[in-house]
Amino acid sequence: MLFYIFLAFSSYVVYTVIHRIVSLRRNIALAKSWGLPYVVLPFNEIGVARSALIGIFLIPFLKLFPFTHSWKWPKFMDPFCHWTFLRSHIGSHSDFYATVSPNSFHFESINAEVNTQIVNRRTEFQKPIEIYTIVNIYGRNALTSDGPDWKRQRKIIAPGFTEKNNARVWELGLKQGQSMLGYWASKEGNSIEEMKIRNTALDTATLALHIICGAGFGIPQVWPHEDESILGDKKMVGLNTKLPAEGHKLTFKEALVYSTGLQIAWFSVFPEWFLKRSPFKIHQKLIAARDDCLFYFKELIEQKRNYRRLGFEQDATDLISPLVKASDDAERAKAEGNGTSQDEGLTEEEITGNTFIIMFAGHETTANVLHFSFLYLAINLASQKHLQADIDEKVGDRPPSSWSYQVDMRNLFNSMVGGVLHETIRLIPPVPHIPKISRGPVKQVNVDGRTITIPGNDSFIHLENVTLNRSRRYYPYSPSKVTDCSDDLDDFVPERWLQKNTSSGSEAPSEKQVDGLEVASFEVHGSLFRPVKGAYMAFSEGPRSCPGRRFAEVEVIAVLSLIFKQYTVELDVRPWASDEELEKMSQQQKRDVYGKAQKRALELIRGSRMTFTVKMEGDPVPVRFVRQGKERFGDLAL
Ligand code: HEM
Repeated sequence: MLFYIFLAFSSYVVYTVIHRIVSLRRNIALAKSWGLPYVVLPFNEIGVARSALIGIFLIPFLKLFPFTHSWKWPKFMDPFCHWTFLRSHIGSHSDFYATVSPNSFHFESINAEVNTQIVNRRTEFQKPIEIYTIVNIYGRNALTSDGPDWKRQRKIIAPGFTEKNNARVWELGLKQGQSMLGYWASKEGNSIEEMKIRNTALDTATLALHIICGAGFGIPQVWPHEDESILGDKKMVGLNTKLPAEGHKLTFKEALVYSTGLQIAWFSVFPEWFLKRSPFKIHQKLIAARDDCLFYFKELIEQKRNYRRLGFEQDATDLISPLVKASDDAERAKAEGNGTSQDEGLTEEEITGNTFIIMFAGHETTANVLHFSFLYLAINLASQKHLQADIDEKVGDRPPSSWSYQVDMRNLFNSMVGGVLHETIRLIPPVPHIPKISRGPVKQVNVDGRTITIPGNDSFIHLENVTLNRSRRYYPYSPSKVTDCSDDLDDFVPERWLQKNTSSGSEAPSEKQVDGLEVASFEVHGSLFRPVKGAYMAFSEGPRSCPGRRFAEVEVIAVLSLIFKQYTVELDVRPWASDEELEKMSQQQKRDVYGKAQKRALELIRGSRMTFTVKMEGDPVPVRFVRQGKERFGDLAL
């Protein structure tokens, strides 16, 4: 008996080995015949949990053995390789290449022409919705759907992203920026003149959450130092109060924070029935947060429904009302016998699913841009000075309460403020790569006047933003002033966006945008550098591009303008010199101290990890916001 078990087992092993060798040889032969540069990998996994296993265990394990450091394949196995190596791993590879293994054939693009064709041929290059199931916890939504299902949902969510909504984001951005300053000033040891902040990431996360709650959901939120009475008749128990609704453990904000964090990855590891019965606290809290969040979403949706019934629909500028309207209209049409498949609305589950995805997609992304902008500006004092001069020029002495969306937003967007926004996103794109899947047969795309073949048969495609954004082919550059690199594409140089467009720049937005969204007033007659189509993919392009792009841009411009009109951010150098010691230092000594803080801050930024977005984990970079004119390192900005 044992002999037969052994025979069966060894036959299986031999079959598997031979099968894998044959498959690998076939994939290599295909890559060669299609003229694709390629890298051979022993295996190549897709999916949050499997990628995390490779990224967290296998790659660090291999790094323990110095002889593996010269191996090429572990670099390409790293699911975060573009963030880890930026562009050094590409070496002699072209700006598109394949990774082949016995079980997979993936295609990676860092080429603008390829990107544009892929995002615009939506039916051939689809969204790999199977890897997004983790964000289906409140129901299917636009991000996790494809085909007619996606088209229907996108048609319903798009009308919310209007100029009216952008203007609301502007107003809230200015207000919330001021509240964040007030919160910083209220902390022990701080004053409105000088604020020491250990980790600005926590506060930009709160700020972004408040803006999406306010402009996206119509629920104003208060900061810890503010009194709930300022909410007036907008106070809603649990939704924006400091105590949860009766019978619930968490407030809406607490439940949102918990159920939009990395911990939702548990849902992709274990089935829900297991998490519900799990004895671990983390699982119990996750389920409680999910259930409380769902309760608040439903309450919010009911509120929007009542609002419509009372006839206040015209006043709604939020992103949820259009979802409720579409579903109510479809119900009514069906009841009256006029319903066709075209005016189908959303199911209740799709409404909660889309409500969640708007929150999820629009929260951490924007918060990270603000956080990294603060850090890069603290590291680059000369650029910060330039930014402040531009803000002064655009708004003069007028108080922020008089800044208008129609005029000031456009002027500030087309200045160094827009430069800082774009440069931060260029260096750290919140969505580091955009996955697609090539369904059906192989496909042809054109590159530099020739045709290349992209594998079909459900091959994965990645449009790699981190490396693309550092391409000499698409971005203006000069020799680096901070390293010995012959270009400054790894450095923060927001001024590069102020350069005049070359003839290869993308066209200015027209009235008919391919993403089907209203053109924002600040985009028209823009004067910033515009990369060629397919070269700036931070928000993706084409029909599936980010509907929240203008929302995020308005938010970042409002907050940066408000803060840097009044304050300067400097690195907190206290780990290297006390305030008393600084006062006695020569300019050169101060420069040396600041140099140490800059080096450390850059190391910590580079140490950021890719989770859902690129985010700093571990030690934060402490900074100080000081009133303009009270800088400790003002001389270094010259
Ligand atoms: C800096 C901030 C942001 C960045 C960089 C960003 C980036 C992106 C990208 C790259 C996609 C396409 C993902 C893919 O195809 O795999 C996307 C989709 C999406 N984003 Fe954003 N986003 C940002 C902010 C926002 C905001 C503020 C909202 C909402 C208020 C939002 C809502 C969405 C939604 C609903 C989708 C799914 C669209 C669809 O599949 O049709 N995003 N975003």
